[in-house]
Amino acid sequence: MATKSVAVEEMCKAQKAGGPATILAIGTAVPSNCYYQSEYPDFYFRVTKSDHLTDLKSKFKRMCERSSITKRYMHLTEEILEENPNMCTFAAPSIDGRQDIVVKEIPKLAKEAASKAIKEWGQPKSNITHLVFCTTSGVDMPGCDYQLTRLLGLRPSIKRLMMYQQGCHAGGTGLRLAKDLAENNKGARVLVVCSEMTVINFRGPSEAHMDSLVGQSLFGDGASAVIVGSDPDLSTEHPLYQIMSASQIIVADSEGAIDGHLRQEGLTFHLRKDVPSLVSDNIENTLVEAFTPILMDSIDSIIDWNSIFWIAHPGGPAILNQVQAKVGLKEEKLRVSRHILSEYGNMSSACVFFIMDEMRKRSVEEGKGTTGEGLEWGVLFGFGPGFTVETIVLHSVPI
Ligand SMILES: CC(=O)CC(=O)SCCNC(=O)CCNC(=O)[C@H](O)C(C)(C)COP(=O)(O)OP(=O)(O)OC[C@H]1O[C@@H](n2cnc3c(N)ncnc32)[C@H](O)[C@@H]1OP(=O)(O)O
Repeated sequence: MATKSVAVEEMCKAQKAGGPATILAIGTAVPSNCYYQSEYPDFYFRVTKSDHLTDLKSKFKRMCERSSITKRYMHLTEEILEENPNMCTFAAPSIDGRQDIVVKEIPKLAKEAASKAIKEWGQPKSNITHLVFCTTSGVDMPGCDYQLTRLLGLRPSIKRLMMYQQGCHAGGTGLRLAKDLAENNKGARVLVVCSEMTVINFRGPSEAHMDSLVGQSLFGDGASAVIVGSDPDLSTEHPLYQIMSASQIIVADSEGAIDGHLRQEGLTFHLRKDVPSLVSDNIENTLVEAFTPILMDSIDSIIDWNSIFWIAHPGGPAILNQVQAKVGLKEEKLRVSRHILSEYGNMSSACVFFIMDEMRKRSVEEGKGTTGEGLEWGVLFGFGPGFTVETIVLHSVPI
């Protein structure tokens, strides 16, 4: 009996990887159709036939000006919106038209990002063992995970997980799952993909729903992908970041802070005004909780949050400003998050991998010693519906 249980323990141990889950490649993609934020209020009020709402238009103009966004990419064009006039009202039945687009286009955009990640990784795609797919843009059966497997020609025995409707924190959730999959399955290579489109929540303005209008000023389309695995083969694979810990919490007294509901009129978006303060009030506790288990005694040395690199979901400028002020961050700490917000808008779950990609590229270009702007430790921080926070502690690698 004793011999048997030792054998079982050994078998379990042999199935696990030895080292931490590691990000081995990153890819990103956006649709070709680009909207400049300075021109967007005119486009938006014209296409939604709302030019007569002059006060609302000037409010929207101000929001766009203060959004710190330069441009956004969207699959939606004026022609598509003319063909689907119900998408342009605030709440007319339009889910079928939206679903017809996203069911096809979300996996296609995901394929573009994933193909870039696979190319950078440089290994046969048949070596991908697991797929985690995140989107808040529509639902379908079989899901986007199935469609992407077919589009990329991944092996039919790939182990898939589809995460619908997780909102902006799903990039962090995907990494958290990838860490568990990679560390508990020796040799696993996990493809994590986030793909989002405003097709599902684009709608006309309403004076009674300013939170919806805030969403219309911020959201953009984008897809991003990473490949995660433990114990990289250093002769062929190139580590970018190690994933050292991952946690998720529901913030106290935050019910209804960020909600979305899939209805006949598409995905509605609800945002409490206090979201920026909810994020900033909770960030320090979340950071201490995430770093304490891995750094233990040396946590005091890191308590200056300027000594780590930051990959923060850029929900909106008000959020980044309040986080920066609350934690006492120097201006440069959130510069990459701000850059991605400026260049692409809020692409929901896809944002954090765009930021990670930009950070490792800049670190090389600027001659830094590590992929984390020359620093050793960093945090990836995502928040979304609930109000839910994902915190991932990252360890950079030398360049
Ligand atoms: C989807 C997910 O899962 C995760 C996400 O990322 S959710 C998105 C999170 N993003 C945010 O919370 C956005 C935070 N807000 C901002 O960054 C800025 O408000 C902004 C850039 C959008 C606009 O800048 P601004 O014009 O200076 O903001 P502000 O003056 O506060 O708001 C403009 C108007 O909208 C109103 N408003 C703003 N947020 C509102 C809300 N959530 N609900 C209702 N009204 C709101 C304000 O009251 C104001 O109206 P008045 O002019 O009548 O006072």
